[in-house]
Amino acid sequence: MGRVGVLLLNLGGPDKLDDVGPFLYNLFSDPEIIRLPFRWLQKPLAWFIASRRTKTSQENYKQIGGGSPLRRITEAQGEALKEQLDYLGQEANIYLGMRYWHPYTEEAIAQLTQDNIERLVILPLYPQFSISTSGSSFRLLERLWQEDPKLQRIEYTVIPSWYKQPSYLQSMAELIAQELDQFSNPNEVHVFFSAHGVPKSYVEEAGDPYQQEIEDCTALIMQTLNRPNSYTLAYQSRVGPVEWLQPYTEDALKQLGAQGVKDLVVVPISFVSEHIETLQEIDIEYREIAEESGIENFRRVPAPNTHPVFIKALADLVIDALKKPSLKLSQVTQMKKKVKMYPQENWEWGMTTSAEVWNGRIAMLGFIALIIELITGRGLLHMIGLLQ
Ligand SMILES: C=CC1=C(C)c2cc3[nH]c(cc4nc(cc5[nH]c(cc1n2)c(C)c5CCC(=O)O)C(CCC(=O)O)=C4C)c(C)c3C=C
Ligand SMILES: [Fe+2]
Ligand SMILES: [Fe+2]
Repeated sequence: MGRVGVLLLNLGGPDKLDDVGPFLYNLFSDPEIIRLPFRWLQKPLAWFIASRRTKTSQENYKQIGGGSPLRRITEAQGEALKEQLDYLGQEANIYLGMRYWHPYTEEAIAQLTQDNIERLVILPLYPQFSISTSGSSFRLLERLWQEDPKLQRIEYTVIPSWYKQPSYLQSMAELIAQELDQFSNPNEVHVFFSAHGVPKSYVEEAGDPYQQEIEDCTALIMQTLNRPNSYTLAYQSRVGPVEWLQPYTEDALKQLGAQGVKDLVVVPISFVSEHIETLQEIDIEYREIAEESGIENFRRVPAPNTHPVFIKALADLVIDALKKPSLKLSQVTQMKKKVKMYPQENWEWGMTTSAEVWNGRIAMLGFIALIIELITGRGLLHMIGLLQ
């Protein structure tokens, strides 16, 4: 076997407050995050949304120490994975490829080409597949592969999602059990899975398997936990005016409070490292909502981070992938149906008359909205709740 590399994919996060604006711009420039019917509006809209969101977002990052811990934790996961692979007799170089911040996926690809990697396992650090996360990184990689003949010589394989991996389920069950056992009546505690949300249209129109994978994953973790606790699944972190997967975490917390639930353990389920949505959103915002709703004892299960059983899961995934027939990017990036995802409506693709008409209408509306916002400081995006 030639030189082996493992490319770990993640979203990336701002290392310091000054990075927040450019990080948000990168994120909103991605058509997998905000999908518009015409490309030319993507960058101006990304700039506009990012510049209006930066302040609020910076306030949130301030509450967790002024930046995201995602890079540091992902690097630690990479080091632990390398050690575990060595222990299992598989030498490998580990590369981190972030989608919207340093170290960018492009930097990782440049490095692994320079290191003459001959076999590569592409492993997203998202247990469940979504077109907005792993899907977006796969699309970027597909483009890089098409552009660079050197990459085409690398024998690679992709792991699209891996939430069924037994050691991953075991690590989640152990982390939940540890938290439950802090309560005086562990079996009476309500287990609350909070998954990252995505717009409903991703699932219903674009065929994103995310919701199904989250539901299966939750059920499998509960089976592995093998305790009698009741549980709920809800979706957090909604951004923008369109409907996202429901129930929303805040609504479900209020409902449980109203039903008299006093003891609650929150399990972040779409993330394998601590970051703003666990440390700020769950630990601060959702805790406050839960306590106001009458939930007295609120605890949160840590993300797997470098939990040894979780690192074993990653190593086993790599070793299995090297043994199996390879899976190519083109086999995992296809959506079932091409739809415009933002805002939700049916869309006909191509240079059709309806496209021409809507391009004109929306461009006109966009300019009017921009001018109103520039003059008054408040505009359409505030009214519809996209900006605060
Ligand atoms: C606007 C749409 C967004 C979708 C869809 C979305 C999906 C999604 N995101 C993650 C994981 C992460 N998101 C992170 C940051 C982040 N995500 C969005 C928006 C969408 N995410 C924004 C605006 C931000 C920036 C933070 C903020 O201003 O709220 C991060 C990085 C966090 C960090 O510590 O820096 C992660 C990780 C998943 C898993 C997901 C869908 C399944
Ligand atoms: Fe968020
Ligand atoms: Fe996100």
